[in-house]
Amino acid sequence: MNKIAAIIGGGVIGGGWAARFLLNGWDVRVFDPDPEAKRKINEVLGNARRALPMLYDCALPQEGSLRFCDSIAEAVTGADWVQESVSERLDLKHKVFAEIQEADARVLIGSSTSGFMPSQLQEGAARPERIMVTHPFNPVYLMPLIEVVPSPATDPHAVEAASEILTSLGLYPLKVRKEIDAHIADRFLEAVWREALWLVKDGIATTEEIDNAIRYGFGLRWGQMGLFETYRVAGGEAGMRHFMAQFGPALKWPWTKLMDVPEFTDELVDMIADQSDAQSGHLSIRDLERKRDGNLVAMIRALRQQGNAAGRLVNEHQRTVFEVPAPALPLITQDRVIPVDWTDMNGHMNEGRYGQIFSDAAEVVMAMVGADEEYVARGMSYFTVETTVKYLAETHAGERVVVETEVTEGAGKKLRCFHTMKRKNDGEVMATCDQLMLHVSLETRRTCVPPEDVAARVTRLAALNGEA
Ligand SMILES: NC(=O)C1=CN([C@@H]2O[C@H](COP(=O)(O)OP(=O)(O)OC[C@H]3O[C@@H](n4cnc5c(N)ncnc54)[C@H](O)[C@@H]3O)[C@@H](O)[C@H]2O)C=CC1
Ligand SMILES: C[N+](C)(C)CC(=O)CC(=O)[O-]
Repeated sequence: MNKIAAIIGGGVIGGGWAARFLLNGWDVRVFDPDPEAKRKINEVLGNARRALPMLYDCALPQEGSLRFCDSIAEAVTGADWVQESVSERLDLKHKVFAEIQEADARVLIGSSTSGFMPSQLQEGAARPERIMVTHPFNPVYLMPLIEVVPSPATDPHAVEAASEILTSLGLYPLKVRKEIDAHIADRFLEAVWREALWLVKDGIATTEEIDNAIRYGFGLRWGQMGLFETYRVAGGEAGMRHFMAQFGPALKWPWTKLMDVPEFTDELVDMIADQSDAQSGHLSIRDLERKRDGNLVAMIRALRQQGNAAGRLVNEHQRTVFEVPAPALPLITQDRVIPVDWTDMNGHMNEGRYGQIFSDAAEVVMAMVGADEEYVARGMSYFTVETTVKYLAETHAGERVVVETEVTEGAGKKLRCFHTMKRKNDGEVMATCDQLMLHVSLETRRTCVPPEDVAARVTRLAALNGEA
């Protein structure tokens, strides 16, 4: 039976949460009195269905069911997790917590609040120990960080359970040691936002110039190394101490407006809104979301290749999601969505990526016969010596494809596979690949026969075709 998440408040953030849970196999119940909530959530879900699976090289769990409820009680009763994502008003949040706990006193509640502390949220609650902050980042279906903020009244077991749930969804729960207004990340964001407002107000830079300073500069560094590691490197061979000796005194120079906030006068609001329109007004919010999602997918996939930051997290999550298939026909060795960074100037998947998919399919066959990463570390492997690929239909980003593999020859040093790549939704054959691999010693870099157990599994896979 699927686990159940109740999402209370189905706006920008509630919609993102709903998508994150659904695409990880949870059933989701939503309560939001806004008559537009269903349409909005379905739009967010459309974006998420396209983007999130692109991060992975295997299929995510089967999508859960989505139900819109008529009351908070209907949504939360019997749920495994409640994510409160109503508008940022403390009185409203209190009212919602009271209704949730009246309906189901034992359910765990995470709040998406950007700024309130958990002890503020818990004021007047029947079961304060079940409430904590679980602050996400937009879009929740792609951004991994969740700030988990307990108050002293929150049950530590509840925090542990929350961290387990969030990790199972491919998220990165960062436990905040001590509650504080706006948690960790929004403190930064507010400081940057404040300085940006001054720069626009004082006519130093336009909204576009500020965005360029971020996206061509420090934004790229922060996504992979953060702040302190970046500055350590900037200190040269002497590292962080030298960096602080050199730039510490600069903190006293008037580089920053510090805590002063420019007043949001009509004039400033108009100036920013007009500049933002000039910068991005030719694109709809949905266009901008797709552009953002495509860039995030490509960046996180690049970090996957390096095994760093958000990419390392996806690698770890994928290990918990992927299952080596059983030795039976049809042998599905790939089931995945084509990511945006695999397409070329012709607007379809580049031919090199077919090689990637068939190579990944072969690695699954290798894992099935026991020639996995550990085996390679022990000094043996299979090398591909010949492939013949036929490109039969165009493949596009966002399409889900499966590869069915037949082991057509499996004797001695030889392992020959015939892969057929099909579009998942209609079964159209998009490409085939005839691939010959030979068993090798990684010490001598020459071919050799595999050990008996591996050879027996290869023979068994090859025999499947005769049994079909
Ligand atoms: N938008 C953002 O960038 C982020 C927002 N947050 C936090 O997430 C929460 C929600 O923010 P958004 O989704 O941006 O706001 P939003 O305005 O898009 O959505 C809020 C939703 O709550 C619904 N709502 C109002 N009263 C309700 C009730 N009694 N029961 C159920 N639903 C109710 C509204 O109809 C609306 O759909 C806030 O606490 C905010 O601080 C957190 C991270 C980022
Ligand atoms: C602007 N904001 C305070 C609502 C931002 C957040 O809370 C996190 C985010 O997604 O940037």
